[in-house]
Amino acid sequence: MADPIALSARDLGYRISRKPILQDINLDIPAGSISALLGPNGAGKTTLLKLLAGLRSASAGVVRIDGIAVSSIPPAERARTLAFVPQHIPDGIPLSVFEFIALGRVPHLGAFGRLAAGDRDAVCDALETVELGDKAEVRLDTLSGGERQRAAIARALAQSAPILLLDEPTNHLDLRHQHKLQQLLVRLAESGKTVIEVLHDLALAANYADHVVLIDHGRLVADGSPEQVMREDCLRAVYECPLRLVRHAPRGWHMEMPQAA
Ligand SMILES: Nc1ncnc2c1ncn2[C@@H]1O[C@H](COP(=O)(O)OP(=O)(O)OP(=O)(O)O)[C@@H](O)[C@H]1O
Repeated sequence: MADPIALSARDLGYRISRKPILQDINLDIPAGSISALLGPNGAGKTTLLKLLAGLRSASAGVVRIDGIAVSSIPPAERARTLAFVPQHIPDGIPLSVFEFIALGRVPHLGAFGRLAAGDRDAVCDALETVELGDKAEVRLDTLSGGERQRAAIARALAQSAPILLLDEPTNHLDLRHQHKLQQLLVRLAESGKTVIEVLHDLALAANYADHVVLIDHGRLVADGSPEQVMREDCLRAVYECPLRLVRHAPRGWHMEMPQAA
């Protein structure tokens, strides 16, 4: 039986002014798995992630969740369905780390907008998961780049949405936290959540993703399992560099970049 589909894009296109940013994207994101969006700078990964999340309106085509156009889902319901982790959290947010992560609970709050015990528990669990329990009361602004990125991930976890979209979630993280995050995403996918993440680290994608989506110049080059998509010839053409992808075991890939002669 085919894998159930969480999200589908059909004939998706996006233009800014008259410039095409994404064209003719047809894609099924399998449910309960990790999909990695890959491609060089400017390929259109963030744009595609935002379209899948319903944060941007397509110029052409449609994104559907369970057959329903994501653009037609009311914002609160959409926020209970999809949690989005942006690439950057801006400076100047006048909140403590706890208050910031508690924003993830907003779509679940009742008429008076107060956190119930269950909401507080969800925030505390998310804080502990990203190892920021000791920073709960400090201002978000005072966190380091990697800590702030973990706070943004915690906010999305607190949102308890079945679909989690993350834009370069490891770009500020140290090596241990990069792998810890990927292991967390694997556990979330095993528990039934659908994870879609933009990654630049091809080895992380090969080691942890179930499904890889390769984008170049606003078009879908290939999608499928890492074994199907992450072939050296294809990656070299897209990334325009003589990379080598070395595989030691079923889940033991690393990248090598030969020095220029
Ligand atoms: N507001 C904008 N105005 C004009 N062009 C834009 C705008 N936002 C994005 N673009 C262009 O759209 C293209 C795709 O951008 P996008 O951020 O989706 O790429 P990306 O693959 O995520 O890149 P990166 O890996 O560098 O983050 C780029 O060429 C970018 O310059």
